[in-house]
Amino acid sequence: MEVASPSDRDPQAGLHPSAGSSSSSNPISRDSNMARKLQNAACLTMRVLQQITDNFSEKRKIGQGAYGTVYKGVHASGEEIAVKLLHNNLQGTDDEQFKREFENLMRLDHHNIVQLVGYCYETHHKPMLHNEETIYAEETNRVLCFEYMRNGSLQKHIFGTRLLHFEHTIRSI
Ligand SMILES: Nc1ncnc2c1ncn2[C@@H]1O[C@H](COP(=O)(O)OP(=O)(O)OP(=O)(O)O)[C@@H](O)[C@H]1O
Repeated sequence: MEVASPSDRDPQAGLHPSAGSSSSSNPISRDSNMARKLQNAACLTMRVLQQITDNFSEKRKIGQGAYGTVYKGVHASGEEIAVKLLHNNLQGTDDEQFKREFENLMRLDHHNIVQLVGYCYETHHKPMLHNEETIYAEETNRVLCFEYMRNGSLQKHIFGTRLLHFEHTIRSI
């Protein structure tokens, strides 16, 4: 599967979402906007993601979605990001899901929509015994990294402890 080429930025130094620019209805400028965002999205290694999430520890877990588990990552610089580790189910389906979510996030450009700041797509081969022979099982890690939202999800505010009036909810969106 092809994803963005790695940025040569030092991932340890932290991430910054690309400067906001409004989407245009012009398909050429939309394409160049997406190309710029693809270049700005940092390619992070699993090693770095493990370091900044305390090895995806339970205490860093901030949420659970249909496609993955979200952890709080803290860079050496103190910058915080949300790290969504996608579930591993079926190779083809997982790749499709990753690609669709990645591309949709790259296309979206709105101040109320959380920005994708980085990603990881890494495949390893793990040696294991099968019928007394060593085989190398393939394991792929797919991760999407977002700006960290300190106040949690909108869902939490709507259905959580605070019950908002309908009008207020619509205004929040
Ligand atoms: N950028 C973020 N900053 C802070 N918390 C987040 C962030 N993204 C997700 N979370 C937390 O993780 C939870 C799960 O998010 P996730 O995106 O995986 O699931 P979802 O919103 O249910 O969408 P889906 O499962 O359809 O992808 C959210 O409800 C929220 O509490």
